[in-house]
Order: sequence, then C-alpha cells, then structure tokens
Amino acid sequence: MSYLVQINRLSGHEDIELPKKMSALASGFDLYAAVDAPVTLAPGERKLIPTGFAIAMPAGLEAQIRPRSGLAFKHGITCLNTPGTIDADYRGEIKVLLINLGQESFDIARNERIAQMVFQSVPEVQLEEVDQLSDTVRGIGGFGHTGKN
Ligand SMILES: O=c1ccn([C@H]2C[C@H](O)[C@@H](COP(=O)(O)OP(=O)(O)OP(=O)(O)O)O2)c(=O)[nH]1
Ligand SMILES: [Mg+2]
Repeated sequence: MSYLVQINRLSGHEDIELPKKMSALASGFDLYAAVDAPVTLAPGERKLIPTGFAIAMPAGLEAQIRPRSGLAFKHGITCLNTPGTIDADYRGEIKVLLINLGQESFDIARNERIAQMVFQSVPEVQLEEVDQLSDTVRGIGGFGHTGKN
C-alpha cells in the first residue's frame, strides 16, 4: 500500500533534515533533533526532544516513534514510551521522549538522528460489551503459564 502523508516544517527549523529513510527498504524514517543548542542527557535522565515538523496522515494510519538500535546498544539511549504513538489527528510538533539508560552522559546535537518513525495501519474497531466471552483452551492463563522453555 502507498499513502501520502503531509509534512509541515515548523518555522525556525529550515535547516533541520526532514525525516529520511536511510536505505531503500527501511521501515522507518529517521528523525533529526531540532534542539537549539546541544542537549545533554545525564545517566537516568529523560528529555522531550523536538523534531521541528508536524504531519497529517490519512485516517487509518498511525505513526510509531521507535528507538534507534545503534544508540541503544552503544549508549543506552532509548525512547521511554516506546513505541510512541502519533495519532492521525495530531497536528502538533512530533517530539521524541528519550531516556539515557547508560552510565555516561550523552550529548544530542542539532540535526543528529535520534529515533525513527514507522507508519502502521490501524484497523477500525468497535467495542461490544458482553456478559461472557467465548471459551478457549488458553482461557485465563497468561503471564508465563506455559512455562519457561
Ligand atoms: O512519542 C510521542 C508520543 C506522542 N506524541 C504526540 C502525538 C500523539 O498523538 C500525542 C498524544 O500521545 P499519547 O496518546 O501517547 O499521550 P497521552 O498521554 O495519552 O496524551 P493525550 O491525552 O494528548 O492523548 O502526543 C509525540 O509527539 N511523541
Ligand atoms: Mg492519548
């Protein structure tokens, strides 16, 4: 499927790269930090990082904000609320909630790639309240009830 998503660069961020796929079949568009000055995340610290753009996608889509594995592996930098949810009716600036789970401080510079945005389709669902649910073999078993291995 192919969709057209509108993107609006916010004023003051003309120099910020728009979200970009780094390879032909990449799932995610990398997101660039629109911080005015370098931002430091101390170990354990979390900060909301602006991206300098807003989007409008068609109904039936959402965007997920996901961490970059390189930043997570090398520096312990990840998205706290991963995957972040961008609703199709949200028109505000896309922001990335980063947290430093590493042991060293980490600096984020303007135009550094900090996360990625993956579009997903969202089925239209209506909830129907009932008194009883259908039987299954699993029933209410969960949270590891099938064992470890
Ligand atoms: O990583 C994120 C997560 C969310 N958002 C924006 C877009 C999303 O549509 C809106 C609300 O997000 P969410 O529903 O996760 O947060 P909430 O705490 O439920 O806020 P709200 O009451 O505004 O829905 O915030 C971002 O920019 N980045
Ligand atoms: Mg919400």
